[in-house]
Amino acid sequence: MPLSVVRRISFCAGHRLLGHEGKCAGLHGHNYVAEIEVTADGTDDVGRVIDFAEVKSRLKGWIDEYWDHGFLLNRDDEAAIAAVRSVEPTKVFLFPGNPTAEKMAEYLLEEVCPKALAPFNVRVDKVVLWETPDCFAVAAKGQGQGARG
Ligand SMILES: Nc1nc2c(c(=O)[nH]1)N=C([C@H](O)[C@H](O)COP(=O)(O)OP(=O)(O)OP(=O)(O)O)CN2
Repeated sequence: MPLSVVRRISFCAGHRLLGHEGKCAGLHGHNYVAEIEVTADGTDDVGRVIDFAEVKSRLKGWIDEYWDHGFLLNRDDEAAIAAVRSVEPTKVFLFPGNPTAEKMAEYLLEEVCPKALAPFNVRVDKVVLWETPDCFAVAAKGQGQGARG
C-alpha cells in the first residue's frame, strides 16, 4: 500500500514577477513554506517511508543553499539581475520564467526532489508551496495537463 510523509520547509526569498500588472512587478520578498510529500510502496524495517531527517537534510539543504535569503529572478529579467548583483553579498537563483508559487512548486517537484532523493526508494508526487499564509500553489504528478501545459 502506498504510504506518504510530508516535510515542511520554511525559507525566505526575494523575487519579482516580470510583466505583472500590479505590485508584484516590484522587488519584494516572502516567507515561503514548502510542503514536500514523499511516497513509497511500503516502509523500511523501521516502519518509515523515509526518515524525516533525510528529507530535511537533502531538501532543506538544497533550498538553504540555492533559495533561502536569495533572490529568485526570471533569467530574462536583466535589470533586476544587474540590480541585485550590484549589492554584495549577493545570492541570485536564475529561474526559467517567472518565480511564481506555481513555478517554484513545479521546479521542486520536477528538478530538485528527484535528484535529492535519488538514493532512496521513494517518489515525490506532490509539492505545495505557500507564498503567504493565504496563498499557495500545488504541483502534483498524475493529474491532467491544463490547456496551457
Ligand atoms: N497565481 C499567482 N498569483 C500571484 C503570485 C503567484 O505566485 N501566483 N504572486 C504574486 C506576488 O508575488 C504577490 O506578492 C502576492 O500577491 P498578493 O495576493 O497581492 O499579496 P498579498 O496577499 O500579500 O496582498 P495584500 O494586498 O497585502 O493582501 C501575485 N499573484
